[in-house]
Amino acid sequence: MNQVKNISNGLPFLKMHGLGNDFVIIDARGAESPVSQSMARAIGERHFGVGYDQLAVLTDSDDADVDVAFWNSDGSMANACGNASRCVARIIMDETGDSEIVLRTGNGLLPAVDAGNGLISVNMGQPQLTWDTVPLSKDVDLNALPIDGEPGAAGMGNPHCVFVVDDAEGVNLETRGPAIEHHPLFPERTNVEFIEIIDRRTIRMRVWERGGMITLACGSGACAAAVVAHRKGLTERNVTIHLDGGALQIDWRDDGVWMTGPTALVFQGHLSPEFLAGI
Ligand SMILES: N[C@H](CCC[C@H](N)C(=O)O)C(=O)O
Repeated sequence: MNQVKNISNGLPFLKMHGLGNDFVIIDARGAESPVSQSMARAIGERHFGVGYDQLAVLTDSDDADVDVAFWNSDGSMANACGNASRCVARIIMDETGDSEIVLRTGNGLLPAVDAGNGLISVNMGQPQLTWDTVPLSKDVDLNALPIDGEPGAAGMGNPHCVFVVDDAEGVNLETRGPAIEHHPLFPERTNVEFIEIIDRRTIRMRVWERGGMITLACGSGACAAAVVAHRKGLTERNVTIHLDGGALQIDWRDDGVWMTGPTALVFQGHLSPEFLAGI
């Protein structure tokens, strides 16, 4: 699928999702990434482009099976995207026949394992748990931020603000999400998760993602939610998280936060030369 040396003939892509968190995946291995901020935005347009929650761009890596860069549809970049990491791992495993591979991301090297039954496990790394690494703009208690509702914070290569609520279904994501995404306590903005504790091994979660959108699932957000819930003494380290798009298994082990879930290939597409010329 690697035809990005000369995009005058257009550009192939894969459309995939993990629990409805949907992705355009461009394979730029063997070349430089052709993606600019304006191109990411144009492809992300649901009406004038393809539309995605995140764009993942694959390039060659000298210390992993593949290097992956993540773009949000607003043109911002993210160092982590759990659901897309699972989808990329599936692509590489299908190519190589390997059941264990390594992704190079902005959050470092992420081991991935074929967990069987169509599931992929990715070690999303250890959480960032100091104010300056989440990052926050000042030194505060990460288990109870000075924000109404005393949310917790954790980084998973990207920032997360996690609220514990009595009723996740009742949260107005459209209003509460952006208010927290742009809160001054988060100098790089933040993803915003609302979690309802079902029991010590089960969480219901809904999410407003940095980059300005409600998504049906957020892999790094589920990892951060599991970390925050455990640090608040509410859950075990291994939990099932039920998102709008389905369930992820999150296990915070000694070597990192492992996330397990499904992937799906929806279609292969081709960005037309006309579309690319118009960016
Ligand atoms: N919007 C996120 C990136 C994607 C996270 C989510 N889709 C995931 O599966 O982890 C951010 O700007 O940090």
